[in-house]
Amino acid sequence: MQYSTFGTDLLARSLAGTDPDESPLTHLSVIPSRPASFAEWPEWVPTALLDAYADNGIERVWTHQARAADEAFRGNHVAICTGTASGKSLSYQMPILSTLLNEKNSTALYLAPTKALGADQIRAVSSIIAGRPEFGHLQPCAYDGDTDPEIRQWARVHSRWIFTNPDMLHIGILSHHARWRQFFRHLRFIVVDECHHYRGVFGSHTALVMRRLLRIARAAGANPTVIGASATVAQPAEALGRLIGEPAVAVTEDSSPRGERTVALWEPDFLPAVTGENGAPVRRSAGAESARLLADFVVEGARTLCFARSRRGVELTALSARNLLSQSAPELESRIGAYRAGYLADDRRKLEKAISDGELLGVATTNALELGVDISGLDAVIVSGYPGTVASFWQQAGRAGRQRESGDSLVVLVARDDPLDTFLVHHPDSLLGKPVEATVTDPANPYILGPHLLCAAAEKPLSDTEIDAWDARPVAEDLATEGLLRRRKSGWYVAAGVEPHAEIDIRGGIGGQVLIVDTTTSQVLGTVDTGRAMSTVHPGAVHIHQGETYLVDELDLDDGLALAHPEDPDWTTSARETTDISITSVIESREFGPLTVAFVEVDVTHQVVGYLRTLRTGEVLDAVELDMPEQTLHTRAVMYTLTPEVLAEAGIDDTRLPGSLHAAEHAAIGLLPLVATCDRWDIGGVSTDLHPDTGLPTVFVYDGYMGGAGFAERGHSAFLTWINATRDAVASCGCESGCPSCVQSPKCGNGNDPLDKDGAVTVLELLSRQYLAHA
Ligand SMILES: Nc1ncnc2c1ncn2[C@@H]1O[C@H](COP(=O)(O)OP(=O)(O)OP(=O)(O)O)[C@@H](O)[C@H]1O
Repeated sequence: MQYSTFGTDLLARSLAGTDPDESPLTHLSVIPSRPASFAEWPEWVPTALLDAYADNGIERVWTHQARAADEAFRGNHVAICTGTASGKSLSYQMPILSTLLNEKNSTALYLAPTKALGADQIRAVSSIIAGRPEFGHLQPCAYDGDTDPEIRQWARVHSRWIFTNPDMLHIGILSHHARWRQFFRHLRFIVVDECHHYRGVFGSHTALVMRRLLRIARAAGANPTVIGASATVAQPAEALGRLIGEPAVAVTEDSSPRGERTVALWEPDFLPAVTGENGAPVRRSAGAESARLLADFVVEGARTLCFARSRRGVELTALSARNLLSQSAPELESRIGAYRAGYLADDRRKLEKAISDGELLGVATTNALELGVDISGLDAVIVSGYPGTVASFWQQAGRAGRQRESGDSLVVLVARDDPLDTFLVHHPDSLLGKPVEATVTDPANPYILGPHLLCAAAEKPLSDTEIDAWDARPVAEDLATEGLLRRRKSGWYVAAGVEPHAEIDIRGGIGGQVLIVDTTTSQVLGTVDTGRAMSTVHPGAVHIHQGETYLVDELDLDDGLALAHPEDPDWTTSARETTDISITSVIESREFGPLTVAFVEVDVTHQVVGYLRTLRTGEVLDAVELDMPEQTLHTRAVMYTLTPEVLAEAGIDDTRLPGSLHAAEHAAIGLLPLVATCDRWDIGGVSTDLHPDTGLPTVFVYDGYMGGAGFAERGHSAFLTWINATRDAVASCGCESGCPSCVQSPKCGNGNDPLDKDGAVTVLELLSRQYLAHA
């Protein structure tokens, strides 16, 4: 370690006694501190608001806050893209609170992708206006899935500032907009917080919900201004513009003060004398290592959040940290907590408060706390396993160092035993020197646009001008042909009996929830969505809730129940799944000599076939078989086949085939957004050296979205552009044998194995050559 920082001092305890040659630290860097730059408060901010801020410790405004607030106040849609904890909330509160104070009927709508963030922002606004009668009429109120029906009714009438999410806006507000007429009529501002989160299918849905919102507000006589906020969005003005369908400006220069941030990359060591599946050596798990760091930091008095990738990881990390503290510092054991979605709303609020108050010193959490929640006073963040995107990593890192006195912080990324994590901790530039990913949405996608057109027509008949402004004429005509939409002289109406809102799941999930119940007390422990139930609460699964361990006895999908009893075995469980793909119909197929490229309908079937029981040391105890029902996604895929002969001629023999096709498939998924404006998380892939439906080596790239989403179709129509770009990306990547920038995938179900980078280049070149030769 070169010199001492807050972060290195904090790490010292965990590194004590480690031989420097065997140090788990693979990289350490320090992002220096920086002073604030201040501006004058805009002249339109009323004194009452200035006083309220002063009482909350905010005497002066940072330059970017004044600029962003001024843009919004003047009615320009604005994207504020400055670092985490740079006071983006104040930038949007200023114009909203000023306007709502002076124009008593005006209203504002705040949208967050998570309920936790919405709750946090209400708390922030409420504390600013608390005890100030001038703001008494505002009554900021949450309106989401956790809100009681009576409060909902009250909020519609009395609240001037509603905090909700795009899901509720779609299903609970726009669908009943007549009840909200007063609110919409006076709507002045819409905040879209953490707008980088709206990407892929969810982003496209939200983009259409935003268009519907603006349309309904304007029909009611309002002309609201949209304020977008995010610390990690690429091209913010364009991204917000795409999301709302109207031009926006951006404020990106960050003038907030910054503490010194130490970033450490950490690779757990191998465990002596322990073997895993197939006798492979086992590294100390990221969870166990993170729990150790969490306990160490808490002993040092550092308030720490530890992000784990799964709900289970969260529970285990908290449990292990408590176990460690029970020996070394028992008085601190109760200061460790766990936080994740799936807890009941009340429990979540209590936990958020306990973290804010410092009652809890160390908290393991899923990414539910990643977005925006302003918990000041956190000193350290442990990121247990790469969260999948650079944007997520920085969001998680940004939870620490929000205290204004020094703001120094430590961020540790603990690698999982996974090639992608391993690569990143050894190639820090791929993580720390890389810009955040662009958010990709495609609201013109007919599969998404169609259902929203129906909703829009149900909300208020659509005019021809509106249909054209949304570029939706062909989709509208298709819907009319199907009898879902009716064209009359006065506009486009939804057909009688069609109720489109409930048909849309804007997060694209499989839908439905399973309740997890403790059969000994009949207490509901939490929920899990149906799509994930089979892999997490299957019979025999160890389920952990708030550090208490349960064993699942029965999973009843029909009734949406998982029945469990308290038990504390020595092992954890992890499901094993298989994925199959079968072609149900060929929509279009083209032959190019030994190459066939097709657009097909497929059934992708996932099945949980068993689970591993793994001791806490990482040692695999046994594999238990399960007979679980299959889950099938009916979707569409672009696929290609090559003959074994042409592959062999190009040097890809049977032994290299699986790794070459697998690597080519991963890279192609990574590059599909180039031609299909989707997101790699919206698509899936399967590669096989012999597929039963084709009898040939085959690669599929499918829409991970029931009914398809149009992405694969675009891959099919722009096949050559897509494949050439993929080939260039892989061939020009400076790594030796494959990395996350080329053939590794952050969401590979087979642990990125096998992968043959050179083989992938050969396959991709072959595709391009054959395509051109026979076109
Ligand atoms: N001008 C200011 N002077 C002093 N403190 C401020 C100022 N503006 C904001 N703060 C404080 O800075 C902290 C972070 O602000 P805020 O939560 O708005 O950041 P953010 O940019 O929204 O962060 P994130 O990206 O994580 O959501 C808050 O506690 C807030 O009270």
